[in-house]
Amino acid sequence: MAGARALLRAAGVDRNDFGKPIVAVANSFTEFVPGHTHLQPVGRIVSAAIKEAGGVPREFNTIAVDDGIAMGHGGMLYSLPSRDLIADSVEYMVNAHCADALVCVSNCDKITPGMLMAALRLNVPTVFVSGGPMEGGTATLADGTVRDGLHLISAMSDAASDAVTDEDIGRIEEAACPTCGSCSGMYTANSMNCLTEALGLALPGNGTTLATHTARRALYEAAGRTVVELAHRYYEQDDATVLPRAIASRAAFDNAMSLDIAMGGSTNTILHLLAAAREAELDYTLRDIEDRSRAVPCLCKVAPNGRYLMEDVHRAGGIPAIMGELHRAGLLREDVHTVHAGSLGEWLKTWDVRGGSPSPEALELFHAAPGRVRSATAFSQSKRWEDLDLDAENGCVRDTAHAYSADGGLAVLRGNLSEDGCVVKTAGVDESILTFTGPAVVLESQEEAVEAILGGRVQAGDAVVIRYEGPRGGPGMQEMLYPTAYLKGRGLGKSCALVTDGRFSGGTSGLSIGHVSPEAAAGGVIALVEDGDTIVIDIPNRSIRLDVPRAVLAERRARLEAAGGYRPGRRDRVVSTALRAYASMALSADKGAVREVN
Ligand SMILES: CC(C)(O)[C@@H](O)C(=O)O
Ligand SMILES: [Mg+2]
Repeated sequence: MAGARALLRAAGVDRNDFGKPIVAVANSFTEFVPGHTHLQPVGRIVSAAIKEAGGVPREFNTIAVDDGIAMGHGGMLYSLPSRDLIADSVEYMVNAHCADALVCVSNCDKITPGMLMAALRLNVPTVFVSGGPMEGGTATLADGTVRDGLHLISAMSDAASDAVTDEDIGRIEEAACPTCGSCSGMYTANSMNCLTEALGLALPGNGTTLATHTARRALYEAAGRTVVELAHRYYEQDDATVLPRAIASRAAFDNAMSLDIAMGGSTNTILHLLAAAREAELDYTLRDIEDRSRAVPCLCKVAPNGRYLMEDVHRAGGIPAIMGELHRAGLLREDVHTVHAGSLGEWLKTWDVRGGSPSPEALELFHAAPGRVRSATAFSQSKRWEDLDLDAENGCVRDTAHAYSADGGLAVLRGNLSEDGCVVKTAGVDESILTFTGPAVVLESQEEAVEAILGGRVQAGDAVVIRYEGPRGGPGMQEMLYPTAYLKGRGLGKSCALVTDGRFSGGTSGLSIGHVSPEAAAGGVIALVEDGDTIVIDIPNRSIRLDVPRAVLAERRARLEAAGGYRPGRRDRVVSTALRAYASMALSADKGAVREVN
């Protein structure tokens, strides 16, 4: 391999470096995405720490799509397929150059799951470190009213509301996203980064420490040191417990899902966790998630489900504090370990600030506060909270005795309308519509749905059905954030249901039921719904039903198949070759919308 060594020498590798572990640093820096715009120096910091610890860092970049910017137009078709592209590109770089270990510098929606899929596919020692969440915003409105706790969705739904003036919409838009970082609520990016922390593949505090805070530097440095330590343990001491598949075991998946359900995370987490499980060759299905959702209560309501933001979750002790509450209630599996701790006991003893003996490092980390100064750079502020939020009764993170609801924040529904299952974020559903019966208004694309909602075609009590937006049908399973935000903005958020084979943003709340499987393009019953059909939703009993006799559905199916099959009736959409390649292989959402290649 003299040729390979000669080329590595030309790339800056020293003769003394040969024999040290080569660590690939997959950095997702891009100036397009606020969650990633500050990551350029981060890759260098991680690399310097790897070098210092005795490894050979080799940094490369992945793509990153900003769902919020791609939202509401054809760009959104690329979002979910980009996940699988990212997984492939990490695999390509690691395997092509025979890297021994991996650090994943991720942040937004598809990047963390794409990298998670790659880590579980490659199964080399891996540490995840993300870019951290955005701070909340504050706007002074034209009449002098101060609105704080603003976030991306405030701008989106206020823009559709007749009650907010154009001037105030402008002020809210300017203030909603004040810093770099992943959007400040419990949206998909933060949900996935919290989940990766709970899986044990990231360091404590990774999911909640703000992007702007100087405290993140220590996380980046520790990620670099840790991966080298893991590589030594695996390659020199034959310790296979450090590998991603040993850490992200079935028990760890259960714990991560329990954390997610307790926080009412984005419904996308279900899709991504199923995809990650397939990469790990774990038999982890929607049924397992259903089981957790019945056992785990909702302990925390972050935007869009409630008024808190990620900065508040951090002040309350972050992910270890929520896991501590779940553990005290006997809801976590003990047979897990992480990249940083040999057992759940050691992990929580050191990092749970509510658990009795947190380390001084943990106490210091969770005091990291927002700077409240506009900034697009990492380490631009080092504000501290004066005290932590340890109120388990009414604070941001509650104990199980004071849970928002005994049932968790996510649920899986089944019935003739979705035989393979669909998902709903119950944490964001008003109690008054946990059960719902209403007539269907059938729309064959997201665009048509937006027109129908803004044009007044959708009335209170309707069940808005948006179909042919699944993984294959869209293709790419777009997020229906605008339809849900517009329903809210039009005052219909608590009186309408929305049912789709597409998916939602983490910013979506309301009776929004997605991932309907099988999707319309795969011949699911959702393709047979007609305007005015009655749809019956019963979240407490986990069911969703189309109240149309079986014989009528069979007739409709025969008619549809005779007319050419499962295709949208009205649609003018340009679908590129790249997207058609994904569509040709994509499985339904209940299988994680992954590509099946035989
Ligand atoms: C733009 C958002 C809010 O980040 C969305 O993409 C999500 O899924 O949460
Ligand atoms: Mg998204």
